[in-house]
Amino acid sequence: IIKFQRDLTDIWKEKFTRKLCIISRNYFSDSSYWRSRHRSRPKVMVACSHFATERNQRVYAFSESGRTQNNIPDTIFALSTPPGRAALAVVRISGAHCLQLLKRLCNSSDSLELVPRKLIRTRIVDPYTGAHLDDAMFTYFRSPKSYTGEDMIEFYLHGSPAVVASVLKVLEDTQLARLAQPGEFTRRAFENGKMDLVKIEALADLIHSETTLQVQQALKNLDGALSNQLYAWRDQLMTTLAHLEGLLDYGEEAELPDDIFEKAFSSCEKIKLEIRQAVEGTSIGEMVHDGIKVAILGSPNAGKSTLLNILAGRDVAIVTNIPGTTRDIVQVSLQLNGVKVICSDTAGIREDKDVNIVEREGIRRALEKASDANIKIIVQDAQHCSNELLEKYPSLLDENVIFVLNKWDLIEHNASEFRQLEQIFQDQHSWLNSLLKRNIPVLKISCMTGSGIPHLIETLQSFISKWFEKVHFQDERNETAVELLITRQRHRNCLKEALAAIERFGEFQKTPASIVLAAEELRQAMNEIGKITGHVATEQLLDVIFRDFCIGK
Ligand SMILES: Nc1nc2c(ncn2[C@@H]2O[C@H](COP(=O)(O)OP(=O)(O)OP(=O)(O)O)[C@@H](O)[C@H]2O)c(=O)[nH]1
Ligand SMILES: [Mg+2]
Repeated sequence: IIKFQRDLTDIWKEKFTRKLCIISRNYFSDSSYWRSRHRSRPKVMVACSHFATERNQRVYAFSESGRTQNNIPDTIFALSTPPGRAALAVVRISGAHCLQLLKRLCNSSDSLELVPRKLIRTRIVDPYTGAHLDDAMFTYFRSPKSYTGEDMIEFYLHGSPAVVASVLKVLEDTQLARLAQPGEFTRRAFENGKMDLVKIEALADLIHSETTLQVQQALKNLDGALSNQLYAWRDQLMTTLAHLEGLLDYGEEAELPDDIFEKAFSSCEKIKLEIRQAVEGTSIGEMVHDGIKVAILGSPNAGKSTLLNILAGRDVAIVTNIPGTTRDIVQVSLQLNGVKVICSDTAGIREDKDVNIVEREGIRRALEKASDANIKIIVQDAQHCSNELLEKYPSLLDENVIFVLNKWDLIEHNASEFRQLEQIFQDQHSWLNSLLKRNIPVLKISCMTGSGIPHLIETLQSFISKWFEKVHFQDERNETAVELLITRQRHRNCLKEALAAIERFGEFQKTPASIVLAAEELRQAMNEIGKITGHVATEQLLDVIFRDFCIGK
């Protein structure tokens, strides 16, 4: 039993080696430290459980009353399947009162055959009226071998809204448990050291995944692919740090072995290269997660919004024959070749004295979208096709452009325009031909008749494949490149900070006097990596991450 200490984590690290640790919450209950900041569990315990799980030790936390300071039940319950009629509905309960609740709901004075992790059949009754609520199954998960790390029960009810409502009401009436907040089960799993933040984010990604690639990515991270790499980096940094700090015992004047700094610097060099490779390449992992960005750009009235509506298969953007109709960016999410694609329609780009302040802002946003896009579809009205736009904004053109001549139906019926355009195509020195020479596809389509649209979609798919040809979540050695596993800007930012700290470490002079400062940089790098996994986590960050979870997860 460990008494409350602000620095418990250090004591834990250094002195505590036993296999089993029991922390009585009573020891913490007088401390204003956790009472002011946490409704249900002491921060120190959280820290302990992290260290404990890292060392395969168990942490048990209990309070005699099973309630928090404010007398709110610490046991939570929720419907974990979507509301509505279904074959089954799963209700989860987690916390100290699980077994008491089970006894009441199953009306079992005689002992239930409670083998953990076994499916058991039972009658569920209202303990107050004796009314029969459902014939159901349940599984008991004994702490700590459960999702949350606490005692848990999962009831598999018949999926009738009436059955579910009555069971939830009875659970609430017992006053032994309360309805869970969104993501609260997972938050308990995190606080009890069952999952780190990377895995929790992967779980959220899996639940929200829309494409097969996203599923593969989420499963990899849920399996610990990114976490393991981060732990490996942190452990290597920790070892180097330990060696350097050991040197401090020699004193500043002492003669040190010659190679001691070389060893520390060269091991950091390796980590530095690995992290740099992971963060400085294309953000392909984030692209799988967030979707590849396709921007539809061009002059006003060219048919950009019409094209977006065709790709989306529904009327998302307003289409009129008035130039300058679209002002805001209109976005739709599509799935092409198993990849999530975010397609954006933008305001027509033009320089005109009639352009008012609203349209000008729309044009600014369109150009911003263009610079941010992975693929650009530049649409022109084939009747008024010219290179004015590309001359004015040469940065629009690069190897990720598909050039589209729309309204081909009108050209086909106009012999002189048709001849004129064909001439431009054939002229070796024309601007259209220069696009072809740069391997930029120039496609003739008609959004009105649909001609050329399948070819445009094929071309778009081949452009997407170009971005994703590197994406293999499994190589021959069953490994996945780290850049594929970085799913969020948050990961990237922390890794960049860690990299900067390791680089600063490398710049220190190799003298004993600078060890203290140099070591501080390594500690900073470890801290940044710890922020990704949640070993160094702020309440705000946790609130943001768990906000996206549904109730019952
Ligand atoms: N004949 C013909 N008309 C088309 C075609 N595509 C679009 N249009 C028409 O062209 C007009 C402009 O279409 P929009 O899709 O609003 O054009 P836009 O590029 O989004 O225009 P802004 O939002 O003003 O920049 C509408 O009247 C469409 O019906 C086509 O392939 N053939
Ligand atoms: Mg438009």
